[in-house]
Amino acid sequence: MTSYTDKGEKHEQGKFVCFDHLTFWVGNAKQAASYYCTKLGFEPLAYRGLETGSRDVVSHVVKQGKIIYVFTSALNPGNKEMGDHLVKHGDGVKDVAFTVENCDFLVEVNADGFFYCFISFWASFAITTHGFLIFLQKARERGAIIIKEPHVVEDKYQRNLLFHRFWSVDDKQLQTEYSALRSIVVANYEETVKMPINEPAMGKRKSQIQEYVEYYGGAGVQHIAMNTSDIITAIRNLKERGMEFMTVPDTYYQQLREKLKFSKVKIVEDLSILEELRILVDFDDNGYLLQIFTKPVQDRPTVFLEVIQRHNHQGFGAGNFKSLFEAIEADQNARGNLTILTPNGTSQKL
Ligand SMILES: O=C(O)C(=O)Cc1ccc(O)cc1
Ligand SMILES: [Fe+2]
Repeated sequence: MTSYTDKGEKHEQGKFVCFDHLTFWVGNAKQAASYYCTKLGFEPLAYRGLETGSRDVVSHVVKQGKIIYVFTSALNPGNKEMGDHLVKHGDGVKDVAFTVENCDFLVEVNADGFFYCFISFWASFAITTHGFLIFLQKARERGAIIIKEPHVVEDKYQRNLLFHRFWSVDDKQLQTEYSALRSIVVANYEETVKMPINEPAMGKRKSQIQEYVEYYGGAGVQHIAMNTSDIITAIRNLKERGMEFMTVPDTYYQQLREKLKFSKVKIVEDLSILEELRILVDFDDNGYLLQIFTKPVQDRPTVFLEVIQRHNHQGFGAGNFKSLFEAIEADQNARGNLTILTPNGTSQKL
């Protein structure tokens, strides 16, 4: 892992304040919004639809604290744009909106159409919530799968959004027996908006990142991290409401206890409660983070959610990647997708 201190140039205009909201395009916005209310404790915030004079699209907006999600669906048969999106991607995040200062300036800087073309789901400047990933579009060239380097996407963020590299991890540092991952996290100057850009790296089997790319039909938001100041209460409530999470084996907590004996950091929370709830811990000498990941929140193995609590630690849980990815790979195997990769880039079932 590498952390970076150079925040780049401080720009006088076009400051990014925070995430504002996420917009999901889904088949049935009413039911999708209801899932977030009943299973995650969100509350209805706004609605547009036939009753409000919106003849073509319906949106249900839900809110929890500062987190705002918009679920949008087409109302009429033959809506080609939304229909094609749904056929290709399934339910997913269409738009990530940021709250900014001086929107006009940013639109001018981005006149080359980055927002509208390069990453098609990225469409507005308004915006919200936090950790999610952008995957890289794979391109097939002469039979081989070519994955655009993360730095291509990173460059776009640096040039167009005035973001800088915040953190990174490469595939040599991060692999399970089967798969590997490269991750570059970009952030705004104030580091209030952070976005990991992840890509699959060559491993023995199809990586979970590649599984996402194939089922989503390209690059997109893979997971959304929601920050909390009390993860224990949050996860107790979510589990009670029937939310399903990825779980790591008992050995994870045995190893964690051993590692903590040699660490300067003191975990305030009761480790046995964290263990009971299967909350993951990552730390360095100065602080730690607590995090947990849900199972995919739709039938396609694409978008999932993360709940995270930080205690003076700005990492992304690299110390948990191996255990977490092994848990994800077990589910991937159950889906018949932990396939062996052959040298020419195709994959075959076991
Ligand atoms: O990079 C992040 O934001 C993480 O929280 C770590 C991570 C990366 C990839 C995954 O499939 C699951 C978790
Ligand atoms: Fe994350």
